Amino acid sequence: MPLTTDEKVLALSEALLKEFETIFGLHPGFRPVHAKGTLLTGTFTPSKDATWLTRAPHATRESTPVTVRFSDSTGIPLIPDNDPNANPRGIAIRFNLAEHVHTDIIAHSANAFPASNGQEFLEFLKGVTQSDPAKVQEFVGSHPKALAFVSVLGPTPSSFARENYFGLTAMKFINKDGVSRYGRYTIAPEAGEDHLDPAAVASKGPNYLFDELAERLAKGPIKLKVTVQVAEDGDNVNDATVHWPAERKVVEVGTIALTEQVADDAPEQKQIIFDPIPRVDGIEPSDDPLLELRAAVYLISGRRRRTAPAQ
Ligand code: HEM
Repeated sequence: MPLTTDEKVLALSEALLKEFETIFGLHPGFRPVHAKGTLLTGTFTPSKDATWLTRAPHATRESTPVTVRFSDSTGIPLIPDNDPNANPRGIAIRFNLAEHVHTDIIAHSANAFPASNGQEFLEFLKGVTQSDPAKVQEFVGSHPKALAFVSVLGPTPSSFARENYFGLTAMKFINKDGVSRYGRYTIAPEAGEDHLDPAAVASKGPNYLFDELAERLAKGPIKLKVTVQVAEDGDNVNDATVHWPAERKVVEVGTIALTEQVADDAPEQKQIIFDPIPRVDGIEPSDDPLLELRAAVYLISGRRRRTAPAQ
């Protein structure tokens, strides 16, 4: 994945990484956000409707191996899973198409994001991490996107496998006839969503979500449905903060079945760098400014992580 040469994007990327460091501290070898995670492997099987949307290889092949990383929020590597700041949870999915050929989906459990572009996100981070709680309230109250985001952060899942995850940024899907449509991913557990009440959250251990994955896998695969909500003409496809009408068509793209935990979890997590831009024939980025910026931030951050001394 190439690093942009756009000076503005690079400068903003550095400023965002600096801000994460200010908020969460420096933890070399870990991600500056979504630091606590784990990797699983399995397969993706496309649904019959997948090729209506895209000619991408994983939509036409019988099945494709996947690597999935579940994560807690924040840049704190040991954050307790039942800390409210561990929401939203993250999922990153890699479709392994051939050796060194892959395409990813990155999503989190809030169907919202507090900013339409990197500069706004930087302002959000500064706004919500001020030491004076009154000033934080004032910031959130006067920034509707920030308010929309913080108000959906509440629910804590009983399992990484009982949570919905939202891709938010639209992609342009192109099928074999050259027809293109914009869409947004949702990853939904086949077992259904299940959130805990505050008393149940408080009674949980600090690693309950990670421990639960092993117990669940021992009983059978974790199944997640990949769907895409399809935009219609006039829908804003370049702003992750704008929701499309709920009645928009939703296409089932396929099912992920996770079967194994990765043996060398810590070194593999350090190595893998997920990419918000699909870079595969049949799925292109929209013009959402978050995409190019995030691709740069994740790559700069991932390269630093890889070269950090072993912990
Ligand atoms: C300007 C906007 C954003 C910035 C600056 C940002 C920043 C970051 C950074 C620095 C990382 C760590 C990357 C690495 O070291 O490998 C990361 C990971 C992640 N981000 Fe974002 N992010 C943004 C938007 C989003 C959005 C919109 C979503 C949800 C759709 C999201 C979900 C995630 C997830 C799930 C991970 C963990 C990926 C993994 O497991 O490797 N981020 N983000």
